[in-house]
Amino acid sequence: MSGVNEKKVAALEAVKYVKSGMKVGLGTGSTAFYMIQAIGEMVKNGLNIKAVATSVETEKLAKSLGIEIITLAEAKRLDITIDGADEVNEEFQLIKGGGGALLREKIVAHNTDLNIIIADSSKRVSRLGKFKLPIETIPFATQLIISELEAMNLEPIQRLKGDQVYRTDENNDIIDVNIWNCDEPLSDLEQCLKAIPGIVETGLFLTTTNVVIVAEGEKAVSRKR
Ligand SMILES: O=C[C@H](O)[C@H](O)[C@H](O)COP(=O)(O)O
Repeated sequence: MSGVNEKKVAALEAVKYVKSGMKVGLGTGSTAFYMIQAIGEMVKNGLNIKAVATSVETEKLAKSLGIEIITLAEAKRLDITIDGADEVNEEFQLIKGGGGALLREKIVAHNTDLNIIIADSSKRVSRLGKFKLPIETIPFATQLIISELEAMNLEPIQRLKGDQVYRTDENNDIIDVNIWNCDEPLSDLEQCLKAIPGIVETGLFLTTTNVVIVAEGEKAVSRKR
């Protein structure tokens, strides 16, 4: 539906899950932006939460809106995390990391009781992989990992920012790979990638998601695992 901001529609549905007293994980990206703004409004109206940010960008935005940020170590465990995704399939599996925040996002998701993914309708796919899979690597190993990924026919491309190498919040590199032609199960691919020394994390989120909220025009459609 033209003119409808589906990212905002999904975000506004997701923040209904956030209640006073909760410890909340805040995702990163243009969809998460609307969720953080909405939580900022709720905080102004008396909502009492503590939040953990999945990126420097999210932390800055949340603080500017008066949301209290604590470290993951202080939180220990989060009640709920709301985050975006680059692709989501029918099995609640995701590709994330288009914005480079996959490492902190995966750590936060792993330490959360209820993970909610919010997305506009363009993110819903029957098969993951049209979006290139981001892989975070230690700079010391990046060039050798690229050669290894080339040998696996994954068409690796090191992410750049302008004419500079892109660096994550953890000061690592990102390599984007093409998994569209991979025949093996995604869990095998994930295991295989994580077994390469120097690969810190991949943007495949296969098991952590509990709820997916996809906006279809003005309607937010929720699916629970
Ligand atoms: O690294 C970035 C995150 O994984 C984002 O949640 C993901 O890229 C989706 O971002 P957006 O909502 O901007 O499409």
